[in-house]
Amino acid sequence: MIHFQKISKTYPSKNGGVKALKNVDLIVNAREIFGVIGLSGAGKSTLLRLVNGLETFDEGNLTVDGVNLQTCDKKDLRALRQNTGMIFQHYHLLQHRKVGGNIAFPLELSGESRSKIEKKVDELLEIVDLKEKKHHYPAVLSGGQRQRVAIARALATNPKILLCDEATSSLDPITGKAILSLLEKINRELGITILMISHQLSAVSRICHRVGVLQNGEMIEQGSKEQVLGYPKKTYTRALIESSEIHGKAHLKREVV
Ligand SMILES: Nc1ncnc2c1ncn2[C@@H]1O[C@H](COP(=O)(O)OP(=O)(O)OP(=O)(O)O)[C@@H](O)[C@H]1O
Repeated sequence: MIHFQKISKTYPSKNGGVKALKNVDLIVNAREIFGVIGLSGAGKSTLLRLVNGLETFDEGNLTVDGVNLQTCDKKDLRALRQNTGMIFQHYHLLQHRKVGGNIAFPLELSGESRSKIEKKVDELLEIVDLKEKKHHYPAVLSGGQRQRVAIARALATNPKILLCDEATSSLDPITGKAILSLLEKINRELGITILMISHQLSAVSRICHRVGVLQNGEMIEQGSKEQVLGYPKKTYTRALIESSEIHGKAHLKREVV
C-alpha cells in the first residue's frame, strides 16, 4: 500500500518557490491500478517520484509498503527501490546493451549469479513476449518493443509496485493499447500494484481501477474510475474529460451502480 498523508512539496525558485504538491492525501491499495490525471504542471511527476525517493517532500507523511520515507535509512531506501520498478515515456534503455543485457542490468547491480540472471531474463522475455529480440540492440526495436524491454527490466527485481510515467504517451494508439494490456496482465497475474500518471485519459480509463485528479498540486477528487470519469464532481475534472478522447463514452456510466 502507498499512503500519502498531507504531503506538500515546494521546489526552490527565485520567486519564493513553486508549490508542486499541497496537502495531498492518497491511498493506493495493494494490487490495484491507480491513475493520476491532471494538466501539465499539476504535480503528477512529482507525486510519482516521491514514491521511490527520487524526490523528497517538505511536509506530511509517506509510507510505501510499510517503509516511512521520512525516517527510513539508506538501506531501507535501497530495499524500497528494489521493490519499486519504474517505466518512462522515453523508455530510458541502455543503448550499448542488447535487450537481454538491459533486463539483466538491475540483477547484475544486486549481485545475482550469472545462472540466476539468465533464467530470470528468459522468464521476463516470455512475460513481455519478446524472446526473439533477446540479442538485438534497442536501436533496432519499435517504440512498443522498447517499452516491453523497459517493463521487463522494471520487473527484474520482483517489485511489488510499478510506477508508470506516461508509459504509452509516445506510442501510436494500437501499440499503446497493447502495452496497457500487458500492464493489466502484470497487475492481474503477478499481483503488482501499479501507480500510473498519464495525460491520456483513454489510458487511465482503460486499465485503472481508481483515479485521482491533481489540479495545481491539490488532489481535488479521487474515487473509482466510473465515479471520477463517469460522474466528475469538479469543474476541472469535467473540463479534462470534455477535452479528451473518452468524452461521451457510455461504458463509464453504465458501470456505475
Ligand atoms: N526540479 C524542479 N525545480 C523547480 N520546479 C519544478 C521542478 N520539477 C517540477 N517543477 C515544477 O513543479 C510543478 C509540478 O511539476 P510536475 O512535473 O510534477 O507536473 P506534471 O503534472 O508532471 O507536468 P507534466 O505533465 O508537464 O510533466 C510545475 O510547476 C513545475 O514547473
